[in-house]
Parts: sequence; C-alpha cells; structure tokens
Amino acid sequence: MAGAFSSVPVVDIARLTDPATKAEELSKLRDAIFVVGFLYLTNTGLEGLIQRTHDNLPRLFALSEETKEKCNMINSPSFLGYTRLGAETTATKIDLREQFDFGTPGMKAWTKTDPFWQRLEGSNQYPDYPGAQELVDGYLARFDDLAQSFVRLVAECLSLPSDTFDGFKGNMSRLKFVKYPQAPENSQGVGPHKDSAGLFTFLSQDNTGGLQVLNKNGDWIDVPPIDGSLVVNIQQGFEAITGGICAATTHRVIAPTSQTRYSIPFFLGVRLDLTLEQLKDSAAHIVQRIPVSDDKKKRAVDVPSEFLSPLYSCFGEAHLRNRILSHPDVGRRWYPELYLTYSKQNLE
Ligand SMILES: O=C(O)CCC(=O)C(=O)O
Ligand SMILES: [Fe+2]
Repeated sequence: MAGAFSSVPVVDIARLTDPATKAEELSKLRDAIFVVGFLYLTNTGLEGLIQRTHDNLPRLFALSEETKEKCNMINSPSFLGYTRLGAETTATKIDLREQFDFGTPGMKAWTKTDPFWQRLEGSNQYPDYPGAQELVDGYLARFDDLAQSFVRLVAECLSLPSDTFDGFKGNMSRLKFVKYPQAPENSQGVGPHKDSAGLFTFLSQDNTGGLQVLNKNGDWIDVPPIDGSLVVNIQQGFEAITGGICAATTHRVIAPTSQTRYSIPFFLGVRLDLTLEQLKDSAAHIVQRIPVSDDKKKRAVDVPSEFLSPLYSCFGEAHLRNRILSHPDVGRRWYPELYLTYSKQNLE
C-alpha cells in the first residue's frame, strides 16, 4: 500500500545516468518506488516526440464519428481500437473519456491452438488520419526503449542486478490516446483504479490537470502537470513480481471543467504466460534480496492483487479479465462465456 505522502516526487533520468549524481538520484527513485508508487520523470529526451504527438490529438479526435467508428474496439479481440465517450466503466461508473488503444506492432496472429488469453496480443486498427501508423509505431518503439532503461534503474535502486526484471517483459506494450471533454464539476474522467496491463505506466498529460493519486490515509493527492515530464507509476504486474513490496497506487482523473484534457499513457507490457506458481517463486526470490525491513516485507505479502488470485491461471488471464470488465461490449462479443464468469465473480 502507498505511504502517507503529500506530493509526487520528481526524478531526473539524466541524473540517474550521470556517475556524479547517480547514487543520490537512485535513492530518490527508491523512496518514490517504496513510498508513493508514482513519480515524475524528467529529462527523458523524448520531449519533442511527446509534443509532436500531443499536437496531433485535437485533429485526430476531431475526425468524424463515422471515421472513428471504423476502427471501433468492438472489432478487436485484443481490445485495440477506438472507444467512444461513455463506453468504458471503471469502479462500476461510466468514464467520461474517449480513446484510441494501440499495441506494439508485429504480434504473431492468434490461432485456436494458442491459449485463449494469448489473443490479447493482436494487431492495431489505425484511424484514417495522415501519418497515424508512423506516429503510433514510432512512439511505442521509443517508449519501449525508455521503459526498459528505466526498469533497469529501478532494479539498481532496489540493490538488485540491473537485468533482474528483463525476463518479465511481455511481447506487447500498450499505448492510448485519450481525450477528456469538459464536464460538470466533479465528474469522473476515469474512476479509481490501479493499472493492471503490465509493469510500469509512462503517462504524458497536457497542461489541464485532474490526475490524482490516493495515499495511505485515503487522501487524494494532485499530480499537477510539469512541463516536459512523464508521470510514471507502478502497475499490478510489477507489484506481483516484487511480492507487493513495490505496490501499485490507486489513481483517478477528475474530468476537466474549463478545457478539454488530452493524455497519452504508455503501459510497459508484462509476460502473459507467467503462472501463479512461477510468479510466487520469482517473487520470493526477489523479495529476499531487496534490502527493506522484515516488517515491510511482511506487510507487503498481504497486499491483495488480482494477479495473485488463484482464480486466474496466469498473468494473461488476469489481464484478460480486467479488459473484459472494463470494456464489457467487447468482452461479450469475443469472450461470451468468460464475460459471464468474470462478471459474476465481480459481483461476489
Ligand atoms: O489520463 C490520465 O491522466 C490517466 C489515465 C489512466 O490512469 C489510465 O488510463 O489508466
Ligand atoms: Fe491508470
């Protein structure tokens, strides 16, 4: 669980790679990971790409409904594509946002002999917008590189060999372009949730504000925009791998009242085939080597995570369940039986 923090710390990745400042910055990173689960990452070198991508979003979302609906997520068993306003649910309430979901290109096509959850890794539906594919594929490639370097630094800040988490990386990372239209005060942009699609999230938000994270006392802490920064947070995949020591933090977005908000979250993918048994083994191994007090380790093991539920055979299934419940129309179409099973579990 997150600590009683009152703001989100800033970590400078350039200082993490400069030998003169590395030790000091690694200690800031360690605190951010242990106590908050969220941090701002600055000096990534991706500022130009991020700006160019944001510049395209108003025009992309201004495409006609008909053009956007051509790549509706309903066509995709991999939950990739367009979601119109009001079609997504978080914490049982409708989210006031519109979005395009994309994944790393080049995934192997699913066949009936593959496990059912393998279908989460599929091909993109690019909107009919000039340069959309180059923009998306380029963004995913650059962010995958940044994310891998970041995960190695996280391992180092936990006093683990830098390649400790390399083997957990999945084939497909995900990227979303999100638009939150103006709404009445205190409307739900996206409801309280923990990110579950992978290891870490790297979010670029515009200058609107509205993102909040929950601390241990139950207070919602603002994550105001910092120009050129990314907001990075731990996902449930990484939480599970570290036996809960590095916990995913609950967050939400309050819908904007005076201007449209755009954001671009990138979710670093996790291996879908990791079973609960393998996960427990590796988590125990990793937890043993992380130098924190036994008390903290003990509490960590009690952290509940859907990835650690015996209900699901592996990460892939836990992730698929999450997608089905967030996008019930897509879930019902492609996974009707699972939809029934999971929605019943959700009510219990
Ligand atoms: O739009 C944002 O700032 C956050 C979005 C988010 O938390 C999510 O899509 O998981
Ligand atoms: Fe999120």
